[in-house]
Amino acid sequence: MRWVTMLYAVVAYLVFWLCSAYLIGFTADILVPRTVNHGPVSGIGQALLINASLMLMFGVQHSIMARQGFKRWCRAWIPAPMERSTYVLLSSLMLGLLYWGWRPLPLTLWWVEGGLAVALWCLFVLGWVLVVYATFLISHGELLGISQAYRRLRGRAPCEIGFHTPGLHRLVRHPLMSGLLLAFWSTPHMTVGHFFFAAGMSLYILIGIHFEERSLVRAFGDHYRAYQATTPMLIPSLRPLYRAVASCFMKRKRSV
Ligand SMILES: C[S@@+](CC[C@H](N)C(=O)[O-])C[C@H]1O[C@@H](n2cnc3c(N)ncnc32)[C@H](O)[C@@H]1O
Repeated sequence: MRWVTMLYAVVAYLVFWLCSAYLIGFTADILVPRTVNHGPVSGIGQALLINASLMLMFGVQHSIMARQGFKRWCRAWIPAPMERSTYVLLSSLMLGLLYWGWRPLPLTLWWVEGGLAVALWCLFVLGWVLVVYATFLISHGELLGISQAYRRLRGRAPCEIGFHTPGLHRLVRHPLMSGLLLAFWSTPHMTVGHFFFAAGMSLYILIGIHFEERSLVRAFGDHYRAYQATTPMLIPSLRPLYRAVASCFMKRKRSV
């Protein structure tokens, strides 16, 4: 059973990376067969309905399976070390379903070229770099179910991740979501379909953060409330940077 759990976790992890890499091609409209702008064609009403349903299905599965109550219920059916991998696997498959069923809406909302296009591509890449980097901040292995299966393989007891604010978590409370938002909106060619995808996913991210923070307040109490009071949710405040530059400037002035 230990090896089955480990194999299951590795398969879920690989499927996650495959679907995440596909998401980059899907939103950039390059390299993959079906993208936000390329796929089966439908009328506008039908396309909006199908796309909204696909995003809703992803959002509902992703949010419900992340709730503590659902996790407790799940443990009656699935061994605890397999639970996170099941979440990762099903979330990735729901994304796969979204790529497969997505209906493009090719009407252009904006199309920029030259320096502005390059700047938008740079922000797109920065967004994805932030996403990948942020998965390693709290715990990459725990987040994707690998650590739970590995501990089971080694016969070690499960462990809980405590509250901590490493790296970018000192600037914003949700760096991974900030990266996703940056990646979804930064495009030199914005179509109605891409706009619908970015808007739907942004709405889902805000709802997801609301539920995630409710769980975090329940788990970490005043520690998390104090963190909420001092650290922005998604967009870093320029005040600490301004203070650092100002104090540097004052020190120099004094030494002169
Ligand atoms: C997919 S991660 C996303 C983290 C965060 N929302 C972000 O955008 O970077 C979600 C998991 O991280 C945990 N988490 C989020 N912030 C945390 C913190 N400061 N300390 C410990 N765990 C945290 C949540 O409880 C949840 O299980």
